[in-house]
Amino acid sequence: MNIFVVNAGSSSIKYQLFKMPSVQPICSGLIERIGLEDAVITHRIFTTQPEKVIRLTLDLPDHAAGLQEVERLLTDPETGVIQNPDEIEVVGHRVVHGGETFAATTIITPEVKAEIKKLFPLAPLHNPSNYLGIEVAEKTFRKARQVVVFDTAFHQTMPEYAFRYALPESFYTDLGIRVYGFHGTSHKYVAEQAVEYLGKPDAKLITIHLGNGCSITAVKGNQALDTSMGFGPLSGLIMGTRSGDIDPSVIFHLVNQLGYDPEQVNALLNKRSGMLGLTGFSDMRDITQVLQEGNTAANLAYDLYAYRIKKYIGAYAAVLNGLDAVVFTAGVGENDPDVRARVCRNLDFLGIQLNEEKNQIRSKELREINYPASPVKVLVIPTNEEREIAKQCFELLTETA
Ligand SMILES: Nc1ncnc2c1ncn2[C@@H]1O[C@H](COP(=O)(O)OP(=O)(O)O)[C@@H](O)[C@H]1O
Ligand SMILES: CC(=O)OP(=O)(O)O
Ligand SMILES: [Mg+2]
Repeated sequence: MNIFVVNAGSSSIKYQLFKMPSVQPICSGLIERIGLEDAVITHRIFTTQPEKVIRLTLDLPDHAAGLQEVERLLTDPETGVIQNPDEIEVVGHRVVHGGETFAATTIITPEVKAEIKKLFPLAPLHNPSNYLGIEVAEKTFRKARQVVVFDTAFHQTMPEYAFRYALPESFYTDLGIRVYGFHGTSHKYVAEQAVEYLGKPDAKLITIHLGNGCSITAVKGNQALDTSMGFGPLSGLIMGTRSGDIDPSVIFHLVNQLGYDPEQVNALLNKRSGMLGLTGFSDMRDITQVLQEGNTAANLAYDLYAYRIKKYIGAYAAVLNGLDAVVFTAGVGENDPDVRARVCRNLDFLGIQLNEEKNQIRSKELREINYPASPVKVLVIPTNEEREIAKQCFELLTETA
């Protein structure tokens, strides 16, 4: 079975083709800067020795154009890995918000699409692009079954005292206002890897996903106990363009005293805040560069970013009543030693002893970066949301076959 996984973001699409049941990756790719004249596709083929990388810069006005180009790359007589798009039997989609309707991997039907659409206001940066990815894939891979894996699903095991807000009860029962949590596919994937690495099925873990969006989750074995994102993917950690936690009184002040309308507040907190608001850059690589040039705003932003993570580590160590490992993952977590060092500094009372030499080693593999005597392990585990999505799609389809 060929499963093609699509992770459609607002200006990017990540994709990967897997052969099942071995979950062997055939090819993968990333399309960036969709909507601009200099969009970039990086397409990797794993079936050749050595791997082949194709990098193209081209005008891609929208997601449809992007996926059309991917279809061409997949079927190209020279570089293609399939003969025609009908060989894709399943397309697995990442959708960020599944609300309370979806706690599990789901086959896409018109009703499911309508529900995903209803959730647009709760994940305005994500669900609309995810939805577009589904619509385009339905047209591109006509024979395939379309399946969705929700970011919220893994967090559905949280206890009620963790997922409820202290609002009148009807706000939960009638309106569904509660903590949902996000990046669940990634937290689940790295937690499973950590449990296996530690050889401890009920390991107490704090998984820290630091990408463009950032979130942190307390996990015991394979069960999520609490997570930093809430009703939407805006609360908790400081992110590329999102503020993370702020006092809601700031919003009243913006609206009542400064004349902001709701859309302006939304745009401020989702798109103009976080590291972008603090430094002028949302991409951590740019911030690292100006930091090295002595930029003091970047230094302060790094401190805020790490301090917020540290506070959650303290909180989640209490939630778990102990700690076996903290796990760093996603673009920043896997690649930025400075962030990891600032987070782990002065956490020795919790048993976290980072080995700075090991922390500096760059690698694409799971690695342990603590001193051997450290009571708590510090792990860097590359996430692979696409692989986890393929696995879940396969499980669903073989169960229901
Ligand atoms: N070598 C690196 N050093 C520091 N940050 C990096 C590095 N590589 C990627 N990143 C950061 O990772 C972030 C993107 O992470 P990613 O997990 O790909 O996010 P998303 O899936 O949300 O797009 C960006 O802020 C980027 O700067
Ligand atoms: C939910 C979320 O924030 O996703 P991303 O990190 O891909 O923006
Ligand atoms: Mg991501």
